[in-house]
Amino acid sequence: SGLSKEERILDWVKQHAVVGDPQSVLDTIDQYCYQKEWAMNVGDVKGLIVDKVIEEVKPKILLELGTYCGYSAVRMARLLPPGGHLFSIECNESFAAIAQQVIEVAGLQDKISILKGPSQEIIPQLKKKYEINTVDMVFLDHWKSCYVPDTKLLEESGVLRKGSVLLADNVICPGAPDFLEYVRNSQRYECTNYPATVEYMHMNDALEKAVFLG
Ligand SMILES: Oc1cc(-c2ccc(F)cc2)cc2nccnc12
Ligand SMILES: [Mg+2]
Repeated sequence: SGLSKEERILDWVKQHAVVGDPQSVLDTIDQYCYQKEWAMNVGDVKGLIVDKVIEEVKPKILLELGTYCGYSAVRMARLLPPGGHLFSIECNESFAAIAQQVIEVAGLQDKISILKGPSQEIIPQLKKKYEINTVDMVFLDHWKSCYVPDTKLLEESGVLRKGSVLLADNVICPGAPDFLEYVRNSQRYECTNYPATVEYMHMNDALEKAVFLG
């Protein structure tokens, strides 16, 4: 009964963010999650690392696995060049509905498409149904057990090109040891680790960047 945590976050954004101002949406969610309730947004600390990778890679076509409330979608899409687009896959219907509204408050609805469904089903459809040729960058931030199967699926479906960048959240906490082993031991990836902390907490975490070599 009552509102979900994600609905409470959306209400806070509607009451406190400046419409059309992505940074104010990010700051408002971070403020809520520091002061009121923890939530699994990538957050401000790891978010700065995501910002740096985006500014380095300058992706035109971005794929995100795990939309949640749309925080990282807003974070990344606010830095896209004109004509750039973010496709974000979310299997939880209520999260997708919240995220769509958060994205609209930020004014980024023209730059972001939320694809509702399991990533294992959506990824094979990216080329034909969503007319995607290859993606420049993928942000992995969904269930940690899906990182490896989805990476393999991205390879097999021809969605990655030489230089496509995978950026994975939570490789330390909750942890994705099989993903680290997969990309670090593969000749097909060039990996970089970015130590950080879990959003809104003092626990250790890290992002892993894995550049596909083709
Ligand atoms: O960024 C994250 C953090 C956590 C998480 C949960 C509980 C803890 F204690 C610590 C960290 C879970 C996540 N699930 C999916 C996508 N991202 C996540
Ligand atoms: Mg995460």
